[in-house]
Amino acid sequence: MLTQTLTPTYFVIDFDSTFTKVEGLDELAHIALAGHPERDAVVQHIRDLTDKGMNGEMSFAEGLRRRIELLSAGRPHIEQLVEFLRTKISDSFQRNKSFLTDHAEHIFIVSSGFKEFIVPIVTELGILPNHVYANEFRFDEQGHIIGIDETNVLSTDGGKIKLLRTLSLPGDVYVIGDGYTDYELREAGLANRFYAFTENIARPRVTQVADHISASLDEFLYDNKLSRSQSYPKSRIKVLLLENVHPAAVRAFEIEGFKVEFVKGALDEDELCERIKDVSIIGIRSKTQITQRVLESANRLMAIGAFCIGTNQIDLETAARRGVVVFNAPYSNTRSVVELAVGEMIMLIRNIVPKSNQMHVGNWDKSATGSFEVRGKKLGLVGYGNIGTQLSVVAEALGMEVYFYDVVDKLAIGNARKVQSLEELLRISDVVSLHVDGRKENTNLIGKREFDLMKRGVIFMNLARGHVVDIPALREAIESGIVAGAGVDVFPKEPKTNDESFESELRGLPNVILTPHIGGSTEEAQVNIGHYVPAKLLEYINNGSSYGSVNFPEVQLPKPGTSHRLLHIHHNVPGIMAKLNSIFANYNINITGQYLKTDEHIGYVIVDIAKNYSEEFVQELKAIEGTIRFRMLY
Ligand SMILES: NC(=O)c1ccc[n+]([C@@H]2O[C@H](COP(=O)([O-])OP(=O)(O)OC[C@H]3O[C@@H](n4cnc5c(N)ncnc54)[C@H](O)[C@@H]3O)[C@@H](O)[C@H]2O)c1
Ligand SMILES: O=C(O)[C@H](O)COP(=O)(O)O
Repeated sequence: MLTQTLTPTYFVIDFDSTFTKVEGLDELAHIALAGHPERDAVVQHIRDLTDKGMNGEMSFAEGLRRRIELLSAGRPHIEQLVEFLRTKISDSFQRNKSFLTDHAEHIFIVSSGFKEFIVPIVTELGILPNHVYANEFRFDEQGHIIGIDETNVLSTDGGKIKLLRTLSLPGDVYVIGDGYTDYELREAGLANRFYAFTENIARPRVTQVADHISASLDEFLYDNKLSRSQSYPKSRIKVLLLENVHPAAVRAFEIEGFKVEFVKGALDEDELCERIKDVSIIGIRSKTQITQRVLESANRLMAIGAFCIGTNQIDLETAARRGVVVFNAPYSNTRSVVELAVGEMIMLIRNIVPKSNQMHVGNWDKSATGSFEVRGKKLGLVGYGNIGTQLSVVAEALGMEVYFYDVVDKLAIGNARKVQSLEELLRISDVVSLHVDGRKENTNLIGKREFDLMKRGVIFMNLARGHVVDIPALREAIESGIVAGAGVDVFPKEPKTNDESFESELRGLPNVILTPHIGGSTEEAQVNIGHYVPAKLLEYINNGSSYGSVNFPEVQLPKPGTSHRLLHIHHNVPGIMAKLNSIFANYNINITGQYLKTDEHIGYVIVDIAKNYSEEFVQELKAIEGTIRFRMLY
C-alpha cells in the first residue's frame, strides 16, 4: 500500500446511517414496541421525525424530544439494540477497521444518537471511548427511559456546532456523515470539508451542499490517499445486470460494495452502447448481444458474465483483444434443459398437445392412433456436449436406443452409439434432438435437405439455439407430415422482454410445443447461476484468476497474501516479457510470485511484488507498447 502522510488531521464521523446502516433510535423503538398493536405506525412516526431532523426540515431538539416521548424502552431493549447494531455496521467501516484503529487519536464520533448504544459498537472497531460525543438517556429506578440529559449540548439545536467549538480541534477537520447537521459543521466554518456519506442513504438536501460525496469509507480513504482495504473503491465500480438475473447475483456484488444497476429485460445495441460507457462488469443472459460496437463503447469494461450456458451472443474475440474476460455458467442449467427435453419428447410422441387442446374445447377423443411409447425408440442427438450426454443417460434409463453425432470425437456414455455423419443420424432416428452450441457455422444446420433425410413421422426438438434451424423448412416438414411433432424452445428472433409479442411461422401448427426460451429457466438453475457467475467474476476482479473463462488464457491464482499483485494484459507479440523483466530489474523489484499464460492473441502476466515500489515503476509498466490493460490489486 502506498501509505502517504495524513493531510486531514481530524476526522469527525457521524454514527446513525453512517457508521451503521440504520438509525439507532428508530430500531430501538422497533425492538421496544414488539407485540404492541400500533408498533408499525409508531415506528413510522419516529422514522418520519428522524428524517425531518436529518434533512434539516425540523428543529433537531424538538424532533428528538418527540421521538423520546413516543419511545417506550428500557435498558434490556438497549442491550438487544446493541446486539442488532453489531450486525448493521456499514460494510465499508467493517472493511477498514485498521484505518479506524490506526488513526484512533484523530477520530471523533459526533452523533445526536445515544452513547448507551454507540460506545459499545464503535469501540469494537477501535474508536476511543472518550472520543465519542453523543446524547445520554435518563432512566428511572426500574431502568425505563424517562428522558434525556438536557445539559448535553448535543440535545439542543445546533448541538454538533456547539460541541465542535468546545473541542476546538487544532488542525484540519474532515466531517463524514449523512445528515444536514453534519453539513452544518462545515457551514459554520468548523470543518475544512464535508463528505456526504451515501453508502446507506443519500439525502438530496445533504448531497447538494456537500464538498464531496463518498459512497463508502473506501472512497473517502482513496480520495484522501489514506491506507485502506480496497486498492480502488468498489463503490466506484459499476456493475450492470441485465435480463432479470437472480437476486443472489445482485446481493453478491452489493455485499462486496459494488455499485449495482439492475435491468429486467435486455437492451438493444444503441441502448447498450450508451449504458455501458461507465460500466466495469456486465451480466447478461442469452438475449443481450455484446457486439464489437458495444465493446468499443465500453472503455471501462473488465469482465462479462453470461448468466447462462451459451456465449454466442458475445463477440468473444473482440472482448479478448480489448482485455475483457468472459465467464459463463457451463453446467448450472444443464439438468433443467434435459428434463424439459424428456418431458416434451414423451408429450410429443404420445400426441398429447392436440388431445389436450381438444379437451379444452369440450372434445373427448380417446384413441391410440399416432400415440407411441418412447421405450425402444431411437433418439438421435445432434451435439454430444454437456446437455447431449446427460440427456443420453436419462433417455437410456427410459429404454431408448441413443445415437449421437458430434463434430468433435466424443466418448460415448453408457450404451450410446456414435455415428459418423449427421446424415446417418437423421436417417435412423425416431426422435431428433439438437444440442449443438450457437457458433455462426451452425446457422441453418437443419434445413429442407436435412428434414428430407429424416424418417416420416419423426419427433424433432430444438432446445439449443434458434438460428440452427431453418424455420420455414421446419414448418414445411410439419405440414408435409415428415415431422409428426416438434418441441421448439429457441427462435432466430425472440422478444427482448415479456412485454413484446412473439411472432413465428410455427404458431398455430398441430402437435408443436412452443416455449419461450425457458429450457434453463427453473428456480434451481437460476439460483445456481446467480451464485456461480458472480463468484467467477469476483475471483477475477479481486484476485486476477481467469480460470473458467471462455475467451482468455486461464490462470488459477493463489491469494496475493501480503504482496501487491500486478496484472498485465498485453497483445501476444514478441518482446513484451523482456520489457517487463527489464523494468523489474531496473527498479530492483522484489518478486514474490509470477504467473504467465498466453493464447494466440493475448498474454496475461501476473506478478506479486513486495510493497516498496514507486509510482514511476507503475507508470513504466503501463506504458509498455502492446499493453491492453494494467491493474493492481492489494
Ligand atoms: N433452451 C435453453 O434454455 C438452453 C439452456 C442451456 C443451454 N442451451 C443451449 O444448448 C446447447 C448445448 O449446450 P451444452 O451445454 O450441451 O453445450 P456444449 O458446448 O457442452 O455442447 C455442444 C456440443 O455440440 C457440438 N457441436 C457443435 N456444432 C456441432 C455440429 N454442427 N454438429 C454436431 N455437433 C456439434 C460440440 O462439439 C459440443 O460437443 C447450446 O447451444 C446452449 O446454448 C439452451
Ligand atoms: O444459454 C443458455 O443457458 C440458455 O439459452 C438459457 O438462456 P437464458 O438464461 O437467456 O434463459
